Amino acid sequence: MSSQHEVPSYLTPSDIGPWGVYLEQIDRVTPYLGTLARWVETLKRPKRILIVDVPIERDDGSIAHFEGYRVQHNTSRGPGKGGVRFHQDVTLSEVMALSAWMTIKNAAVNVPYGGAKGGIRVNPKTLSTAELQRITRRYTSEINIIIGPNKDIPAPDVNTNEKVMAWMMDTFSMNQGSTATGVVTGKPISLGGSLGRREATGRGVYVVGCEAASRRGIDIRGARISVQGFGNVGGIAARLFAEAGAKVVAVQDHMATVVSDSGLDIPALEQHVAAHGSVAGFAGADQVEDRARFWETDCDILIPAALEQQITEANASRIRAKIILEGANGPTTPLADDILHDKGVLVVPDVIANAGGVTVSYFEWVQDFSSFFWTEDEINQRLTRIMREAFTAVWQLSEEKKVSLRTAAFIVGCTRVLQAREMRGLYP
Ligand SMILES: NC(=O)C1=CN([C@@H]2O[C@H](COP(=O)(O)OP(=O)(O)OC[C@H]3O[C@@H](n4cnc5c(N)ncnc54)[C@H](OP(=O)(O)O)[C@@H]3O)[C@@H](O)[C@H]2O)C=CC1
Ligand SMILES: O=C(O)CCC(=O)C(=O)O
Repeated sequence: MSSQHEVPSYLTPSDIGPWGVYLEQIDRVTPYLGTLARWVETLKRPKRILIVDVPIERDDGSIAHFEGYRVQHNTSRGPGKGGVRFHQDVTLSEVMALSAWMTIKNAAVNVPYGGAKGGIRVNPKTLSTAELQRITRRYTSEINIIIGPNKDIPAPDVNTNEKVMAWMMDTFSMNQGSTATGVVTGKPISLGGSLGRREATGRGVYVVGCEAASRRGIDIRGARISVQGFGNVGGIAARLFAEAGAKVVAVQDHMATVVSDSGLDIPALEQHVAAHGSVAGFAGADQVEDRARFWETDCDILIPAALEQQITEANASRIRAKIILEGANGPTTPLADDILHDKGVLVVPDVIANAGGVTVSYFEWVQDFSSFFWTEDEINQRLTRIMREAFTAVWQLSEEKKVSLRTAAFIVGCTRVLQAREMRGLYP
């Protein structure tokens, strides 16, 4: 893929990775953008990239250095918005792609943000709680200059959570001399967090999953579901589908794959993961040794909710699901998309399927500004309405233009961003 696209000088051709996937998706949507296509180059270049050294003192007194990033892909429609990932495989290409998907996602569900994302290349499972706090605070201080409630608002992503957001909020506030709750979302409720934010991404996956299933004539009660990733997104989505009467027949995390033809006991699995850190060894299921067989699970709905580029040309043809709900960002490569399309599999793309998280982050930000907090019912009702409306608009466009749901979602998102770009003009 790298040979088809201009590689920015700050990425090596072999490291184009997820950014290359994003560029391919932009190329596929460009013919549908009409006169706005003349602005499309703006989507192929992040607005701002900050790479920072994050040094910390380890508990044993040694000094360790980690690489951190914050990428603001686009701010045409509002401040940057997007999560922060702590993972040993984080790369600049990945953070660039994740920030760009935020731009499209925020526009597709029409929340008034641009797109941004951040990350540190570290395995947080190797850090003590004190080290995790030090690395979070140092990273926040290093990116302090480009974030802020009206500039760029981080949030949780892989391996970050409410505790990390509380430290980020505190560090930013200490640096500026006054408490600024609106600088991050996904905070603890007692620090200006929103009810329902922790569950919001999984809930959004569930809501659009029900919409997609009804259009494909699948009854959620009794539907067979498989989930890759049992963290914030995959775990909550699995729970909501199970509560609605679906059977979650397979779950995979980075350690193991567990299966049960009659459906896994999700509350029991949650307890097991809380105690042991993985689905491995869960007593109420069989464990499958060959990880690749997860993709062959006999199911109606498959939810990739872990990392990018999991569904590729190597496994797409073996997938038996009728619907794929992209809880993760970028789980499907363009070549795999083509294979799935030819097989008649309905792919609900990340930029719609997992937009519930940023939608409730938007509610949190609004609540922080007004210092007035809504009930969980109000949050969930508004979230459900926004997700259904966004899905329906994308569905209708895909039927009208005879394109995939991904291309339709990108048409909606790119059009909103490029219209804003055009209206603002290029002059300073
Ligand atoms: N949190 C949010 O609000 C949002 C998250 N997303 C996206 O959803 C995805 C998951 O994020 P989130 O749930 O927050 O992250 P978490 O850190 O809460 O959970 C990640 C899960 O993925 C699993 N995992 C990691 N690597 C692999 C692998 N190679 N194979 C199988 N499973 C793996 C982890 O397993 P283990 O614990 O064993 O490592 C864990 O169960 C990401 O793509 C993220 O960008 C999208 C929108 C919003
Ligand atoms: O809640 C947010 O602001 C961003 C969530 C996120 O990182 C994502 O949607 O991928």
